[in-house]
Amino acid sequence: MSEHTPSLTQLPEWQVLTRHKQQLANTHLRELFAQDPDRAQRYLAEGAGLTLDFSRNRLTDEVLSALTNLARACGLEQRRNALFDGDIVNRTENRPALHTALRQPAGTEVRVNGQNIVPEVQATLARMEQLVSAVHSGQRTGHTGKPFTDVVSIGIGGSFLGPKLVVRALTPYAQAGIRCHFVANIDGTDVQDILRPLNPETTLFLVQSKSFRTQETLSNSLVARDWFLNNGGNQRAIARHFLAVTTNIPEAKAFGIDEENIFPMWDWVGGRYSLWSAIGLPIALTLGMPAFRELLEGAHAMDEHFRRTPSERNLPVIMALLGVWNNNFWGAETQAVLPYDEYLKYLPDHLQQLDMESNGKRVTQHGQPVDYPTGPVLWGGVGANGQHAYHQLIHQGTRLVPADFIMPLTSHNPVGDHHAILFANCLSQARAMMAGKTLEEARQELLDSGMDAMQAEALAPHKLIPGNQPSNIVLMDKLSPGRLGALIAAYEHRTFVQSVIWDIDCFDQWGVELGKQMGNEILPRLKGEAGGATDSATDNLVALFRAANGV
Ligand SMILES: O=P(O)(O)OC[C@H]1O[C@H](O)[C@H](O)[C@@H](O)[C@@H]1O
Repeated sequence: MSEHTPSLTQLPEWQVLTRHKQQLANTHLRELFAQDPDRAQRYLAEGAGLTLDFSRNRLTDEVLSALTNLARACGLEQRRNALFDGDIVNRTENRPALHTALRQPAGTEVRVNGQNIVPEVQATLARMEQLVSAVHSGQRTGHTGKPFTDVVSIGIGGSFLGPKLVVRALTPYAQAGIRCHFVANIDGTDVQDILRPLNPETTLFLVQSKSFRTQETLSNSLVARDWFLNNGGNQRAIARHFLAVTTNIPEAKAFGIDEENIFPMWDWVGGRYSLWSAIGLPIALTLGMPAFRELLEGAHAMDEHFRRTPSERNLPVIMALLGVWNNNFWGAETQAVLPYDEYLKYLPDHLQQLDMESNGKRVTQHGQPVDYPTGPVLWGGVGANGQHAYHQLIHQGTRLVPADFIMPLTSHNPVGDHHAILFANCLSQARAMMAGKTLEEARQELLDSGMDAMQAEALAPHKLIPGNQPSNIVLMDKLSPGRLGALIAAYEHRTFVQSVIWDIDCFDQWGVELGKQMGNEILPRLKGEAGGATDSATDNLVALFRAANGV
């Protein structure tokens, strides 16, 4: 949409949806299931080995088709083509966003400024492969000739969350012998805790920073380098132990990393979409290159599904449209992500950056303020643990909380009835959110348990569960590299589709800059290197910090 087209909320397709919402306002999900016994079969989408069950949404066939009409009116098809074709989709930074090119098969073409970038991507994969096989075979060792046992990845944000998610999620595929650690935070505890038990002779460091300007990463890398030098290392040995992944080769070299140990990143890959690039080295070093390539293949299969499947059956498009439906028409302000798999523990963390940094925007692509809500607050954690913590609020709080359940059908660690119990918990939570419990049911249950009528009357309102909470279930046969690749790519595309509807730039992140700027002004004051005043609240705490630290 440009300045010349009507605002999103003025589109006829939007107004049709507003009317559908009014018509459905008093219809409970229970009724939708009762009236429409086939909905569970109809509201299933399959793509790249994933199955999306979206039947537990406040959805009818009319709503689904109105949502897909809205996507069409917002130019989804053109915008999707522009994304895959390498057009400037990140307008404020004047760049394409070609994470999809990172998982394109060899021999295909994606052009940036007239040049096919696929060969460069493939050449980088080949370099990664050489490194991984040299490390795994023991051909590349530490400076005293011992094989590497530990990899420390130093990076933050997009140079951290994706690799950390994948390394943990694919633990069963890990190659014996390499342990992977992640240092991100500018809190001495993080880096010190990680380094303390390690042997510098057998530790390989990856400095992961697209810009090579990130304060946390550079500071932690200096600590790691000093630790290495102070524990038997020497300047020459740095070349064997420190690698970098970055677009900023001069800065990486200035840090002391040999050019041949620098892996490229490209401006056309956003940080939060970069795990598929050499930023994925922690993954490749831990799991081996075949698993890394399977991850890419899974993501590519999802790219193809997203590109070629009609909206009504398109898994990420449906997820995106349901998010818009819940968010903009029903007032949900949050989105829960609830993986029922211990290995997916870090999925919500990764999706938080992916979604909230992408779609936490308040102006359209053309700089006009939006008059509708954009990205929701995304949060979550593994089930069944969350059931004993925050699910209470979902069941009986006052907010609408749409949830995505994610569930592999089989377990990598079958033991007793655990997996069946886990699955039962996932299904029962989705069902409880959908059906709830009426006052009458609550009262009857209490009476049946032998409670007297007055007590039952008093307690029943506390046991009422309204239900009618929308949820999706994403299923897969098992959590394999390919399925994980497809899952992460599905969320990338879901985020993108929502940005198309909301007409915002999902590939920039200007909002994170102000805090960095202010931090650079406050730091010299904390260290006593600069005077001056900020505001009384900041000044008070600067004084407290200086007193506590003897500055
Ligand atoms: O990879 P880097 O350049 O070090 O950036 C690391 C991260 O920091 C930035 O502040 C952005 O918020 C993130 O999108 C980015 O992933």
